Amino acid sequence: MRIRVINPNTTAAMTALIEASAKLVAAPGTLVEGVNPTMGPASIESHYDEALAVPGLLAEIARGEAEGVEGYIIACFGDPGLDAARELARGPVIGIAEAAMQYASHLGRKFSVVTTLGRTAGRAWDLAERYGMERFCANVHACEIPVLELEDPKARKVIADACRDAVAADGSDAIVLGCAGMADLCEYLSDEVGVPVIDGVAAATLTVQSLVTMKLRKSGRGEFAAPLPKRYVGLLADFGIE
Ligand SMILES: O=C(O)C[C@H]1NC(=O)NC1=O
Repeated sequence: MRIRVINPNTTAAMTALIEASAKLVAAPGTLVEGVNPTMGPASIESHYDEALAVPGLLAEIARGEAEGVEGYIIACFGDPGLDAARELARGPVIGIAEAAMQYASHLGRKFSVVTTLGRTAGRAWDLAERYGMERFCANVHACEIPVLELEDPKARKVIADACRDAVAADGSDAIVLGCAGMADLCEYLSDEVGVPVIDGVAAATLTVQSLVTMKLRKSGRGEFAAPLPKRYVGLLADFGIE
């Protein structure tokens, strides 16, 4: 099968680490391709960034559809553009926050989210509510490291401390990593923190792989039917749906 992991920001180094995380759990017969848009923000840390990332994300979904891709992961913790992507794609589209929270809910009474900037915590709560995970989500904590500074070697200790503090404060049984850019730290953090640490990239990859294995596609009727044909003008002219 052929699945695509889309990093909705435009930082190729982050796309590479995301793809590596997805490939770690993919089955031998699963081709995993990591991609990012050629237009949009270098990182997504606000509603503004998220809004400007969605057109490029959707362009990658459209390209995947033309190339026969069977399922998609939206590798950004805000799950940006998830509903629009589900209208466009024939196969399943899974967000990393959605998958990570669901996986964490299987492992204990409650989990804590550790994300980047505090300003994104509200979005994480919105998603927990949308996915029916509020009763499992003990709290959302920020390590106050900007997304593009996660690659700093000093970041991993700050994040590990934030994870330990979250478990101690919340009494939580698991940690959900609140950024795709933390994917390569998951094993280290699991060892450091002593509770299960879930990387949403891996969780979403396995969810898409399972759905495609079961030959389950998104529903083609109702809310997630294909977008209605119409003309788009200006920068979005290429988005015209015939
Ligand atoms: O919301 C965040 O801070 C994390 C989110 N931003 C990003 O560029 N990739 C992400 O996973």
